Amino acid sequence: MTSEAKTHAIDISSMQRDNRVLNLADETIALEVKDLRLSYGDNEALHGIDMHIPKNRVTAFIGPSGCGKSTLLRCFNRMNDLVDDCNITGQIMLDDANIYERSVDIAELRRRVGMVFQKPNPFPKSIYENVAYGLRIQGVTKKRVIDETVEWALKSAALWDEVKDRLHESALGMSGGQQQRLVIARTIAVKPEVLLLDEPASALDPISTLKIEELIHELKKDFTIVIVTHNMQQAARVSDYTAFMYMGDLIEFGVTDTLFTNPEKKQTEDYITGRYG
Ligand SMILES: Nc1ncnc2c1ncn2[C@@H]1O[C@H](COP(=O)(O)OP(=O)(O)OP(=O)(O)O)[C@@H](O)[C@H]1O
Repeated sequence: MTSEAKTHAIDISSMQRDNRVLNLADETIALEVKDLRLSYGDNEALHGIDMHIPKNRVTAFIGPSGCGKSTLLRCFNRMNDLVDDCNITGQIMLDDANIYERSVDIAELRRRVGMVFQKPNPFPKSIYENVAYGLRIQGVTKKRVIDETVEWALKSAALWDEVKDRLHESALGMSGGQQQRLVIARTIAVKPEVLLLDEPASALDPISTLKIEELIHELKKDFTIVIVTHNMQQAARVSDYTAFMYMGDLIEFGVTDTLFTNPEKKQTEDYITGRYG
């Protein structure tokens, strides 16, 4: 890395980091991507991705607009199946089973691999019913079980104290930041293994963004998290591992601190030092 690049590289020294040395070889792997190719019609958007997503860590996808970050994220719970004329080959292994096998129950896959989008999308229901929704779909009827899970999920999403006295009010009366934490509570209420976050804070103010980032840090104790972000400072703050993508290829994957301070590839260095994107 050139000295000029070093000057412009993101300064992660002042950011709160866990004091530990990470190494992909020591990790338990939650998801393994094998030669994944995806085309929208004639346009190939992912050109054969191979990648390991470590369990109970935060992995960030970064890269310029249109490089395929969201497309790859949506492959992990087969959201791209909903897109017309989308063709996917390759494999994604979750617990040694390929999620693209025909026999896979998609509803169960989406319970195991939950997703939160850029814009908070609470249902037009009460706060309580938003979080209880997934449990009811699963056939849970015991009020005590639902009450306990709603409380657990809202506490885990750092929202309980703010809403415990108005659980039966409409979720639509909450602020944008609260709505996004509610959506996270709704997603984790069904106890997924993996949480996919597609730019979860980009529609939020700085304080709400900080709360979401702190929440991500807490949630990785229980969940494997994959986050797409345009914000490199955010990737550096919240993630343990970072994947840099460019034009449908995975250019570099590694420990976040290393990737941001000492990238292996010139393209990564150019991107993190602001030369393009
Ligand atoms: N539903 C779709 N139908 C057709 N093409 C699509 C669709 N979604 C994405 N694409 C194309 O696939 C490529 C990758 O897009 P994708 O949204 O995954 O990139 P991205 O890195 O997430 O971009 P951004 O940072 O702007 O959200 C782009 O060329 C995009 O135009």
